[in-house]
Amino acid sequence: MNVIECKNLQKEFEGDGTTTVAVNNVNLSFHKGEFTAVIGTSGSGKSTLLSLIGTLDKPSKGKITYDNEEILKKGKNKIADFRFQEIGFIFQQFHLLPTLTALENVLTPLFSRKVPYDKVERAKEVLKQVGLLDKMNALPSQLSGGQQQRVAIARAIVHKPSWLLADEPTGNLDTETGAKIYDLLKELNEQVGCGVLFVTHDPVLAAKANRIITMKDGNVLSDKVGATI
Ligand SMILES: Nc1ncnc2c1ncn2[C@@H]1O[C@H](COP(=O)(O)OP(=O)(O)OP(=O)(O)O)[C@@H](O)[C@H]1O
Repeated sequence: MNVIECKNLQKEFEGDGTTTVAVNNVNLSFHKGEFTAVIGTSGSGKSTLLSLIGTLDKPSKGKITYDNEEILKKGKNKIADFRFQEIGFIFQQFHLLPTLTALENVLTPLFSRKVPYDKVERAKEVLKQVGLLDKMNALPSQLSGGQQQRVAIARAIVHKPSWLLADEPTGNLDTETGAKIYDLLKELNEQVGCGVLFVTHDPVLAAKANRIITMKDGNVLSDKVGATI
């Protein structure tokens, strides 16, 4: 997938007689291989924007096109297939299954999917990529926070998505471990060519991205070229 376009994108939440406009008339394009940081105060709409782009939620108004195709107009199964083919997610809470080993956790997206490669070999390959092949038989409880996030990253890339959507992936990690996770995402972006959309509260990490989008109250406040271009 080469281009994601958000056109007049709007997401509203109703509750207690009030309406919250989480994403307000956002127009943005993302191009293949970009590494973009999204920053903004708490409640500014960053996670909502990521969920919409990741097809986890539907907009109230406006649309998102993926290479000019409006995927959200399709049925549930088609949307799930699209997500499997194109998108990997990483979250602040690693969301690993506690009773599965690192290797088994990485394999979970491939369960019940037909793929043209050996699943276990592929899972080992990505664990090696994130530097954790020696921990493949460990349970999440036997891993540090940084290592658990590496497993989560391996799981996010095992199905070879063209985009990685990361919602505060360093939020639960100390500064040094967070910087290493950031570097790993940058490395994957450069080596595998995955586009990365990276939500963070950390201005130091955001400043290292190719592009920095700042959100406020659901609006895009600024969209700037980052330091590394
Ligand atoms: N499911 C929901 N129901 C009702 N309101 C919601 C829901 N999800 C988000 N909101 C509201 O939408 C706004 C944007 O929330 P969002 O989580 O996208 O912000 P954020 O920038 O990611 O915040 P944070 O940095 O704290 O994670 C907030 O006012 C939030 O309360």
